[in-house]
Amino acid sequence: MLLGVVADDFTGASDIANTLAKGLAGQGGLKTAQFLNVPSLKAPADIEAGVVALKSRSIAAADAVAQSLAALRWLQDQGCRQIVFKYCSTFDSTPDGNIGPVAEALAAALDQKSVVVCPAFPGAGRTIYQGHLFVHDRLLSESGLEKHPLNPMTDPDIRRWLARQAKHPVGLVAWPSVRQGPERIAAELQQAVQRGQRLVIVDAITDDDLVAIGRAAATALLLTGGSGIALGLPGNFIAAGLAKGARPQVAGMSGPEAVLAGSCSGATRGQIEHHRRRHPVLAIDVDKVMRGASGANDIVTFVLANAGKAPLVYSSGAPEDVKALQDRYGREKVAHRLDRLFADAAQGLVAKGIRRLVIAGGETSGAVVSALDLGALTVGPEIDPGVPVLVAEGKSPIALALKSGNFGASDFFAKALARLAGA
Ligand SMILES: Nc1ncnc2c1ncn2[C@@H]1O[C@H](COP(=O)(O)OP(=O)(O)OP(=O)(O)O)[C@@H](O)[C@H]1O
Ligand SMILES: O=C(O)[C@@H](O)C(=O)CO
Repeated sequence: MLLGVVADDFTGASDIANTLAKGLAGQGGLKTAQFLNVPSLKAPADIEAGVVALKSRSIAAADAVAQSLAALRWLQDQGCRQIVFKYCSTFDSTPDGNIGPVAEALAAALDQKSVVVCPAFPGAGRTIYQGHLFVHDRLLSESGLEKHPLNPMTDPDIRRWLARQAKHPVGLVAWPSVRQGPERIAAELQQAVQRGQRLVIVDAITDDDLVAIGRAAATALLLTGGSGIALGLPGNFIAAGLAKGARPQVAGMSGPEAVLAGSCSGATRGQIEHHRRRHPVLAIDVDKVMRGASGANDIVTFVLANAGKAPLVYSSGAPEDVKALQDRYGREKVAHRLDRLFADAAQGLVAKGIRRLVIAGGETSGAVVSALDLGALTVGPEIDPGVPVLVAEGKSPIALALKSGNFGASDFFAKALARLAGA
């Protein structure tokens, strides 16, 4: 394996796996697999990039550091020459969150003195200018993300936000330098070392900026960012003759299907409304679930009764409903209970023969996929930006799409089910 990624959630992992597998147009990418938590076995020999998906985004910094270092050790054991720490393109974390501690711990383990921090993903509307993160034409803190159920992002100044999490001073390579190209970026990263700045925000507003950053950091042992930071990396390995420039290919999977949505993002709620017009949907009554009056069996029964019609089950609610439930039962308790619900439902569904599963939301995907114990997932073609087809081989093969909350077009769910079937 050439390149290893430590990803802080499961949808984010498949997002960057997609970028690596796809590569740049006309160039090809790396043969990529996604692993669920730190594997106990060796990776298949033909894999060029491996993404270890952790569920560490919302956990305490010390736990996230320990899990990320374990993932690093496994990736190093597989021969990786370069490591990427993947977090959310909207920098989802709290002021005492773990992006800073994990990035600094990985930097220390790899003896890296200045490390790129670049959550930009222009293809999904996330850009960074003068250290400030935008979602399309809005500052992060006015984009809806300020109401996220677990990590409300109330400050768009990533330098300031990260400084609250990090031990060392945080630097900035601003866009006027980035646009001058890889040499200038590399020179400024070097200057940051003199200033003792370990983590350095690097502005990016276009894919070309990201490719330039990738070139500047071609020999860096560690980069950090959203999936965009990986855009230029396959090309470095292909240009060096180390990788062939593979194209993502997997066979589709026929069989019964289900969509499970736990994300409360505006995009996911819009996709649910779109799906509702043509397909059966079940809204989970979260209050009933919290009181123990509804459970996974209700979901399994609904899906099986609607097999073949693209049934969708969702807990997703509007911010005011989410807040009311969190005030009543506690944020952690609701999240934990819903994770358990989706995990139990997924186990029940797969036991009953479901073979195509689309899941919306990183925490939700983490809960489901961990419960299914799937091993390595082969990364196939892209469904919508940031969401690839994933296939788990094994006794009961299954095809998956793990959709980040904010990703996908309005018709995503039906389209994803069709793509999982090979359409
Ligand atoms: N009706 C609800 N009330 C309160 N919390 C909810 C409700 N529905 C879902 N949640 C919680 O909201 C969180 C959604 O997080 P999740 O990571 O799945 O989605 P997301 O943050 O939109 O996606 P991503 O991480 O991919 O951007 C979960 O912890 C889930 O348990
Ligand atoms: O970077 C993103 O926006 C996504 O891959 C993600 O991590 C959302 O959970």
